[in-house]
Amino acid sequence: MSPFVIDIQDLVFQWPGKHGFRLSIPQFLVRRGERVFLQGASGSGKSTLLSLLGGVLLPQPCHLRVLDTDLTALSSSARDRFRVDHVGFLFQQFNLVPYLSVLENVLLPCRFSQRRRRQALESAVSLEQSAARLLDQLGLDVTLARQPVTALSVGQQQRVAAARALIGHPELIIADEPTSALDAARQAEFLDLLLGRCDDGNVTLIFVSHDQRLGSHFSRTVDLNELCVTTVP
Ligand SMILES: Nc1ncnc2c1ncn2[C@@H]1O[C@H](COP(=O)(O)OP(=O)(O)OP(=O)(O)O)[C@@H](O)[C@H]1O
Repeated sequence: MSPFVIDIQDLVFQWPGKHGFRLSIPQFLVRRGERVFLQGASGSGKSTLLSLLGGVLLPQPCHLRVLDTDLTALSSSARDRFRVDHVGFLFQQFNLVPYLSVLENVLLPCRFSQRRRRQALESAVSLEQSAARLLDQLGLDVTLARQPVTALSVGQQQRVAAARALIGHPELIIADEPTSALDAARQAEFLDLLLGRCDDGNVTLIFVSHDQRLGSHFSRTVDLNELCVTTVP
C-alpha cells in the first residue's frame, strides 16, 4: 500500500472553452493521516483541485492516484462510487438537503454507499446511533436530530454537514472553506472538533480556507500558487 493518500504527478486541467486559467501541478503528495491546510489567491484553482481529488472532474491524462486508485482510469459512474465510498465532502454552503431532517441529512452517505453503511455499523447498534454519536461529538444537541435541518442555526447546520462528511469513516475528508460563515471563536472550536474526529479515525484532511490564522491547526500548509507551474496556456 502506498504511504500517500494523494499522489499527483504532472497534472494539467483546463475548464473546457475557458482560456486564461490552467491548473498545472508537477507534483503533490499527501501522506496518510496528514492534515493539509490549502491556501491560495482567489481564483487560483483550490476548489478545482478539490473536485479533481474527489473525481468530480477529470484532468488531462496524468498520474492522479487517490487512496491507491487511479482516478483517470475510472468511468464517471465508478468515480461517483469511489467518491461516496471513500471521500467526505464539507462545503462552504454546507449543501444540506432542506426537506430532510438533521438525522436524514447525516445518514445520506449511508443510503448511497454500502461501505459507509457497513463501517458506520461497526461501532454502533444502528445507523441512527452512529449518527447521533457523531453529532454529539461535534457538539450538537442530539435532541435536534429529528428537526428539519432548516430549523437549525448556521453553526448547528455546519456540525450536521461535518457529521455527514464523517459518517461511515471515509478515509479522506475534503473541506472547502467550511468555516467561512462562522465567527472566529466558533471557527476555532469547530476546527478542533473536526480535527479531533479526524485524529480518531486516522483520516486524511485537505482543508481550504482564506483565513491564514487557521493554518496553525494543521500539520502542513500548502500554497497552491507555489504548487503550480504558471504557464500561459
Ligand atoms: N464550473 C466552472 N466552469 C468554468 N470555469 C470555472 C468553473 N468553476 C471554476 N471555474 C474557473 O476556474 C478558475 C479557478 O476557480 P476556483 O473556484 O477553483 O478557484 P478558487 O481558488 O477556489 O477560488 P476562491 O478562493 O475564490 O473560491 C477560475 O477562473 C474560475 O472562474
